[in-house]
Amino acid sequence: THSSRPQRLLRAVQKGAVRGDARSVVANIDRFCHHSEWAMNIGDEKGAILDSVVSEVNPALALELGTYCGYSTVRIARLLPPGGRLITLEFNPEYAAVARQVIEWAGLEDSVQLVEGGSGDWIPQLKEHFGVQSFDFVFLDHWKERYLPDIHLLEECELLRKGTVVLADNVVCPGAPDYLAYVRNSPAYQSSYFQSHLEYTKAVDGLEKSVYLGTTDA
Ligand SMILES: O=C(NCCO)c1cc(-c2ccc(F)cc2)cc(O)c1O
Ligand SMILES: [Mg+2]
Repeated sequence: THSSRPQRLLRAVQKGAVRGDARSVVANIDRFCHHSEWAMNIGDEKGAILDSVVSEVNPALALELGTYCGYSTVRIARLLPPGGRLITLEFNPEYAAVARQVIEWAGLEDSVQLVEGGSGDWIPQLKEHFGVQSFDFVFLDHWKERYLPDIHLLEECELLRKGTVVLADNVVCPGAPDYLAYVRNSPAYQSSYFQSHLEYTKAVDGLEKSVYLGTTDA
């Protein structure tokens, strides 16, 4: 009964990171992924771009689709303003179990709500379940083929407002071509691309930042 990679990543955090210190949790995951085992966290290079966008938006309410082990969850939550909240959705129960413990080790459990389940099922329930009106910031990092259906769902559920910033990971590798074509061609978005590299590798990847402009409806 061998451990899984997320479990080994969690053990590296519990062994090397200072409890309550989000920066050291991030640093220890990056060290583990650079020196022990690659894992699909956004990583340090793209993570710095994520940090700069989150700091610029300064979101009171943020949404993350795709928690995995909680690395980007911690990066985002540590930058929230006082009273700021992050809701993060994860479909895989094993990832969710590890992420809860990583978020706790970072001391950020009070500003993060982790929801276990599918984005397609949960997005329509966010308003009534969490008393959410609209998000200031959305980070897409889940199944790449869900980016497009889920951005449409967020629009239909009126969870985006004029100025909401949507940041998407992996628009080159593994890629989300249909999503990219949509946000780059839709008049409802002002989109820009940040070239970077796939976490912990030299392969090209990038983030797409799309500002929602609202609909043209009267
Ligand atoms: O599937 C992904 N996320 C959703 C599941 O949690 C994901 C995959 C990869 C990746 C994998 C395999 C490879 F060869 C290249 C890239 C990278 C990422 O940043 C990701 O977010
Ligand atoms: Mg990713």
